[in-house]
Amino acid sequence: MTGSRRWRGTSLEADHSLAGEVAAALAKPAAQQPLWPDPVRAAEVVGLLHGAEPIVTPEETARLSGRLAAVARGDAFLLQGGDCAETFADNTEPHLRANLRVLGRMAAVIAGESGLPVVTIARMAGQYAKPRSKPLDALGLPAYRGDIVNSPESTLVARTPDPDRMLRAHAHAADAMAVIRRAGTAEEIYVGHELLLLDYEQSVLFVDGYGPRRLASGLAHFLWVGERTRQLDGAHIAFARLLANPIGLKIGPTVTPEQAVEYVERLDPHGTPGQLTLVSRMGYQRVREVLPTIVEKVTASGHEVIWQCDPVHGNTRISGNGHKTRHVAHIVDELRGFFEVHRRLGTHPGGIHVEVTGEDVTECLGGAAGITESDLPARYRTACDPRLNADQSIELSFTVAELLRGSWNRRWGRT
Ligand SMILES: O=C[C@H](O)[C@H](O)COP(=O)(O)O
Ligand SMILES: C=C(OP(=O)(O)O)C(=O)O
Ligand SMILES: [Mn+2]
Repeated sequence: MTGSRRWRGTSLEADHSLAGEVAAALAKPAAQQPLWPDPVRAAEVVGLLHGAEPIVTPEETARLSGRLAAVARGDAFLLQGGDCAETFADNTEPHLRANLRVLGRMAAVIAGESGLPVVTIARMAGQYAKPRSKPLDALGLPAYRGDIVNSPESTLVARTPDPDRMLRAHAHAADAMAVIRRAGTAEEIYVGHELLLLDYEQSVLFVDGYGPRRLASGLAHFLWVGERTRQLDGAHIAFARLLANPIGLKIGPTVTPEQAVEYVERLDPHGTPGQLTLVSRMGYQRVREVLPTIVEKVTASGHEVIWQCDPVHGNTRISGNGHKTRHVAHIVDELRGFFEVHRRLGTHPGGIHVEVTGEDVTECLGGAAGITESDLPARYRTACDPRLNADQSIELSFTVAELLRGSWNRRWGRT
């Protein structure tokens, strides 16, 4: 890694007005943040992280921005995927390589079968923070919020937020990135994670030298704001607006077309094709009803966003035997709905965002192997949401390729 705090030449600390903008963004209300029991230690850790090594280089991030502009224009497809929650225990070379391998195979299927180049972003090297629907679990303990905050075991000690975990997360992210670089994939894989834990995300920032004066995060190439932290006047949106990195925004079925346009104007202030990826996660029952007007209004705004489908987060349910799961049939149905909407409106169905692993887990129902509820306990290993296993992921990529081939051929007048 060539990077250091000095390798950009311009540190955030040297630019007082941008540092002021960061402070103003972070002063806004922030959802889903842990209450550190020792705020003094938390502040010390944030200070230590300010001197931490970057995980990615700005050159790589700028290259990704170029690739995403091609996606926004309809000339490429964005594949994003990986664990729901990376864990410190699973930050091993075999696990990372298995996930990289499945993403590589998915990309090869989609590119080979559709004829469109594929840009791949792994949920990797930093996907350690989780938003939760409830602050307490069924036992009344603080919810597990990802390894960067606390530990999943069902004890009060394990669930108490520990700021030192941010230092461990940074070290693990650096190790994971080293594995990715060593894996030396022919197509360089980019990394992204949810921009959630603001104490962590504010730490490794530089003044970007590649475009309008903004900040570059050194923690990932791509960052997205989640469904639970996208309050229009909240800290996450205000902070994401300052970044030069390409940004994703998850949008669920409660978002209105007017709000969608407002998000686009805030998060793509300079009108850069591909700067913003709108990640539609409507659920298979709502996508055909809710998405069309959003796409129409955003398209009319003139911003060239990437339309990406997350067909998993709107389709989560609890199985009869108590496992958080998803059915492949629902995932495929949401994808079909997403492609139908874009085909009807003449817009580019630009990508998918999925939770997958290269391992042979039994977390999602269905697929060619016909996983049933009674199969789930056999290899249910996720730390948070259920992931498609390797076979289910490859099967899904054939479906995506078939849908994409239909859209792509139509676009170019092929049969
Ligand atoms: O990926 C994230 C989950 O969907 C999110 O953490 C919510 O999960 P929960 O409903 O189990 O809290
Ligand atoms: C929490 C996630 O998604 P969403 O914000 O769409 O619920 C996620 O991607 O893991
Ligand atoms: Mn998830």
